[in-house]
Amino acid sequence: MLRGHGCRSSDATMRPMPSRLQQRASKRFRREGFEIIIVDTSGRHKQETALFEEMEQLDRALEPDHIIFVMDGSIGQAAFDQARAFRQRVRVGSVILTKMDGHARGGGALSAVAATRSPIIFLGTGEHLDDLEEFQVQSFVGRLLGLGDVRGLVSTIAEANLENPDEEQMSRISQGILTLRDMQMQYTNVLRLGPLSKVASMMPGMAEMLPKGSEKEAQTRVRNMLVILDSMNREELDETSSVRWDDSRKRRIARGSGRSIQEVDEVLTQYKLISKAWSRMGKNMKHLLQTAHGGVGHAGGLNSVPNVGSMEQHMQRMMDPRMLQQFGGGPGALQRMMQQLMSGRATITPRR
Ligand SMILES: Nc1nc2c(ncn2[C@@H]2O[C@H](COP(=O)(O)OP(=O)(O)OP(=O)(O)O)[C@@H](O)[C@H]2O)c(=O)[nH]1
Repeated sequence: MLRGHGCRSSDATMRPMPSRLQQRASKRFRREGFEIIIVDTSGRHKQETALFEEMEQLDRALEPDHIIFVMDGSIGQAAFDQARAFRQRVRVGSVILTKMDGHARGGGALSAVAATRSPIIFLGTGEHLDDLEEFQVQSFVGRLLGLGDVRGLVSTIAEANLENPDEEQMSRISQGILTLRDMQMQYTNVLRLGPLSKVASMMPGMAEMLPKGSEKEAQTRVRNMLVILDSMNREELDETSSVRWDDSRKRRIARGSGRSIQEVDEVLTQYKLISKAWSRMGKNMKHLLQTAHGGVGHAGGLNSVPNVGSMEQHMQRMMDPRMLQQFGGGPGALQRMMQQLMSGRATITPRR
């Protein structure tokens, strides 16, 4: 991997131009039989004219087979102008979106796709190499709309051989009805699966629920919640909504878990918030779970995603209107863009 760090065009008289250096290095690597040569430039944005010129020089000197535009997913709508500026200067072939483990939902991703007319190939969801995930349209759209990524979640659980919901649980959850036992299972799995923020982003309502602060603090808090849940009896866990949550019950649970009544209350508040988020999803959830079980890939097409009308409204709100012009404008533009995004085709080709 080569990097263009610290080599600005203004230094040209002092040092060799980055494009010359890269050209020489690339020739040598080819001679030595390397099949893949990755040239990683330093980060830049469109206001940095000299760096954009340098990028063009590199492009001309190296004639790369493929150019990947790597974008921070949290920059939001500014993504459109940045992505378009790159596309105007070099032949962007695909997009990698990073920092998708944070609060970014990826409205900016739609902008980048529209502006570069290139597909997203990977999402960065953490700081390590194995945090680069292959882009899956359905999971992405689910997260984008705050529906979570049930497909991703189910397959991650299956792969990790964690606690899986049984038939009864599955059918109940798919109708948006959640008990404390389901929440207990979720938290247990979340802890087993690794970084909380990443797994939580797959669950509707969970990302907002997670304690703020460092990963360690968040893990400790989830562990404390699990201790409280472990002190509950069968009725409380399975028939949560019909239980009377009076003070003596809470006191018993607090004593059993060695935590305070206030913390027991916090668990119940979390439960209310999470179960509300799940019940809001209702039918959408059922459909997504079916899709996850059916193992349908991202070629399901527009019809495979429910409630297209409300999705359109959501998406319209998070989009820069200029993006729609990339898809021919007019009333059908958003639909065309969504169809293309969900069609699983390798490239998004705007209608002219
Ligand atoms: N949480 C999270 N952190 C990330 C992600 N991608 C990169 N980072 C972190 O962001 C910081 C910058 O990442 P780099 O890969 O050096 O970014 P860059 O654009 O190549 O930086 P320059 O080339 O130096 O301009 C590092 O601390 C990475 O660990 C991601 O998807 N999620």
